[in-house]
Formats: sequence, structure tokens, C-alpha cells
Amino acid sequence: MSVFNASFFRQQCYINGHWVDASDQQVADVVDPASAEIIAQVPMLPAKDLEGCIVSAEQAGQQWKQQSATQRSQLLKKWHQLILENQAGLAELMTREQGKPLSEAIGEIAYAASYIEWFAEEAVRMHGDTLTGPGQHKRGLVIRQPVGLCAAITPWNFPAAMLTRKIAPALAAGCSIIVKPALETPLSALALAALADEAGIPAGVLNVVTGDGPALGKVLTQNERVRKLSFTGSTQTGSLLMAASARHVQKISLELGGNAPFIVFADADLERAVQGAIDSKFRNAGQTCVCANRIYVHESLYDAFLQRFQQATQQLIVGNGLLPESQIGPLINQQAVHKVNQQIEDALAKGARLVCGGPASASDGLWFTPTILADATSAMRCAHEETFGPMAPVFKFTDEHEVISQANATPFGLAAYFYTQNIDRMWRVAEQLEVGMVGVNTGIISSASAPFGGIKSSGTGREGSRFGLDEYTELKYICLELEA
Ligand SMILES: NC(=O)c1ccc[n+]([C@@H]2O[C@H](COP(=O)([O-])OP(=O)(O)OC[C@H]3O[C@@H](n4cnc5c(N)ncnc54)[C@H](O)[C@@H]3O)[C@@H](O)[C@H]2O)c1
Ligand SMILES: O=C[C@H](O)CS(=O)(=O)O
Repeated sequence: MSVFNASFFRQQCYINGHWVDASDQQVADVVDPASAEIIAQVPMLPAKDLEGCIVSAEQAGQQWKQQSATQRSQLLKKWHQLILENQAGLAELMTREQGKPLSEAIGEIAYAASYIEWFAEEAVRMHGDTLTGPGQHKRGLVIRQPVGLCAAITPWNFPAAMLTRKIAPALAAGCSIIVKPALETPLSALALAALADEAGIPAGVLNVVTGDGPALGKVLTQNERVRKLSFTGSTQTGSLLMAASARHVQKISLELGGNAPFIVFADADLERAVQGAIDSKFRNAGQTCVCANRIYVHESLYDAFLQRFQQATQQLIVGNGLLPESQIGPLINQQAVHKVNQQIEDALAKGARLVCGGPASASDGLWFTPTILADATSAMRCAHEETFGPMAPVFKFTDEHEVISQANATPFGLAAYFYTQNIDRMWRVAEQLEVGMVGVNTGIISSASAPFGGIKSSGTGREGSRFGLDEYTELKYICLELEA
């Protein structure tokens, strides 16, 4: 059966438990990046339609927070079960709209579902505190309450996981939420909503709206009923939203851009470092916020690393994500291809050496051959800009202090990776890297059990882990005076 006949395939917004078109009937095409085929159309919701959604979502939240934590937990578990039962179809739909290889899409569905499972369990552990009396006859309590109506704006590179990473803690905490996915990849979001509806999550608790980011973002940040904004996307957009959210002092979480250093020290296990670089650099065709963006190799290992890294990179198969052998899918659009080309051409003009791959030609369309540049330097754009594509610049370094200084010389601070077998160096370097997340002897770090997030221009707040509910709850202090 075609995935476009699946019950979860939807081409309308999900508002207050209803599937609706834009009131002005405007739509946007959803294009398969591998084939350039228009595979669906979704509403371009006008601002006034979203204002109505905010009213109904806030009302639904008032009822939702009255449900017991156990009731909310059970509904999340049902949603989790339905997602896994439909994993193959959801993965195919994701590959069609985003392009990633089916194997990665299947992995993302499991990853997305794991956030729902995690917060279904956290829902019944939303604890507060009791205080040592602030006075002889006084006693103190701290309770944790839902923040209120939430809004989430999400990117195209992880069309399911970036949503459940926000929806799950919001619902677990007792909040209702309005989600605005990227227009490039709305189908996974709408499919998740269809399964949430089937799971019995009440109307208005989860809402998915499609449309113009700036226009709908303005509504969500300027309406005082919205008490929380969680955004995942570029630093440029995140900064704009942070400023806009100030008007009504919305609680805000930002998961933004990255520029991850990947450091191979002289005592690294070379084979593990090469595999880690492949895993981190080329996942989702290099279109992840935590991809290795700069690879630093100690001078003693430089030539050996380059040789092994080139061998492994040239074995990667570029192709349509629906083909089982494909490991590198297409980039999301022509702008993405142009950005990677510009970084390669800039680096070559400044002395980099092309090891394999190279700039994409006009005839390549959105296909990009995995590329390695040697002799990279800090004068090149690829040292300072997020690449968001399958291009790896490899830098040479001499000593630990120098490479840590280079690794930290960026406004970003999301993830970093390094390979060493020295326990003293592990602690020393991990503590000095200015990031939110560090991978030691691994290129893959993400998990629902881990606090995902960054510092500096990579954002604020953490998603997942036992800290994840903090973003969707407020603490209330209650002071009791007893009769003397
Ligand atoms: N830190 C993380 O967890 C994480 C995860 C994925 C992607 N990202 C970052 O996202 C970027 C790529 O994703 P992208 O191209 O979709 O980012 P983007 O910022 O262009 O778009 C992200 C979302 O914001 C919306 N949007 C765009 N402009 C807006 C505006 N002015 N007001 C309100 N909403 C607006 C878009 O429609 C989309 O839904 C990269 O920089 C990547 O590093 C970060
Ligand atoms: O692109 C950003 C995602 O958060 C990457 S991950 O799948 O969470 O590692």
C-alpha cells in the first residue's frame, strides 16, 4: 500500500481535534527532494486562523492539566505504541518529504518515540519540595505546575524527533501545545497528530498548523495566551524569536545552530576515530546541528587519519533514500547545495587541498558527493560557519592547548567530540570545551535520557533527560504559618 493511502497521511492542519484547510484555501506544495515530485499540499494557514487555534488550545489546556499525571502518562504510552506500530510507514513518509535514507528515517521514528516513552514516565515524577521552616511556626512547600499554553516551531532536518522532543514534555507536564513544523517537512508532523488523535489525546491538547514561519511565528510570540515558546532551528531565527518573545515574557527554549569541533589526539584509537568522524559528519547528509563541522587531527596522525577517512568516505553510497543501499540522501534544497559549494570554493581559494568529492555541479541537482578538504585553516569560512552538508574540512594541530583554543573560537557551543585514551586528558578537555554536549570516543551522543542543548549562540534550555520537564513547568512556593 502507498504511504499516501495510510490513515496517518494528512494534508490539513489539526486544530482542536479537527482537520481543517486554511480559511482562504491557500496551500503550499510539499516536494520530494530526491525526485522533485510534488507529493502533497498543506494549508498556508493565515494569522487569523491561528488566533482561533490559540483560544481553543488554551481552553483545552485548562482541562488537560486537571487530568491526573497517570491519565496523561497512559495516553502518551498509547501514542508511543501507535507510532512504533506504524514505524515503517512513518519512516517512508519522512524519507519522501526530507530525503534521508530509509534506515535513518526508521531510526528517527524510534528516537522520536523514545521521547514520548521517556516523558510518559517522567509525567508521574513531577515532584516539588518541602522546606525547612523559614521560621519557628512556618512551613514551606514547593509544587511544580504546568507553564500553560505552549508553542513549538521546528526545523526540517528531523521532522519527527524535533517535535516529540517538545510535545512529549509539554503534554506530560499538563500543557497544551501548538506546533508549527517546517514547510519543507510537514507530513511527519501531521502524521504524528493523526496518531495522537487515534491514541485518545483530547481535542485541542495537541495542534499542528502549517504555514509561513515569520507570519505564524509573529502570532505565537505576540499573543499573551501563549506562555512558552520552544524553537529549534537556525541561530538567526532563534535570535529573532527570543526578542519577540520578550513582549509577554514568554518562557523560552532555543536549540540552535552548531559548529562542532571533532578532535583526534595523538593517543586516539585511529579506527574508532575514523568511524566516529564518518558517523558524526555524514549522518543525514551532514544536515544535523551536532555534525562534526571541523575535524582537528594531531600532526602525528594526520596523514594516516586522512588516508583512512578518505577510504571510508569514498565508500558511502549517494542515492534516493528509498533505495536500501543508499547512505547519503539529497540535500533539502538548492540553497543548501549553494552554501556547501561556497564553503568549498572559499577553502580551495585559501589553500585547502581537495582529497575527495568537490563542489556540486548544476547537473547534480540536490545530490552532493561526500567531500574532504585537507590543510584547512582558521582563515576559511568552513572554520566559522555551520556547513550543514557532507563536507569535512580537516585541520592539523600540534598541542592540546592550541586545539582547545581553536575549538572554542566560535560563537556556537552545541556539541564537541574528541578521541583519546588518556583519562586525565578526557576530564581536562571535556571541562574546557565551551559546549553543552561532549562526545568522548564516540560521534553519536543523542538520547532521550540526555539533556540536549547548547550554550552561547547555540541556544538555551535543555530537552530530554530528567531536566526536560523544567522547560514546561513553573515552581510555586507555598508558605504556611501554624498556630503558635
Ligand atoms: N540545536 C538543535 O537541536 C537543532 C536541531 C535541528 C536544526 N537546528 C538548526 O536549524 C538550522 C536548519 O534548520 P532550518 O533551516 O529549518 O532553520 P530555520 O530557522 O530556517 O527554520 C526553522 C523553523 O523556523 C521557522 N521560521 C523561519 N523563520 C522564522 C521566523 N522569522 N519566525 C518564526 N519562525 C520562523 C521555519 O518555518 C521552520 O519551521 C540549522 O542551523 C541547524 O543547526 C538545530
Ligand atoms: O539536528 C539536530 C538534532 O537534534 C540532531 S539529533 O538527532 O538530536 O542528534
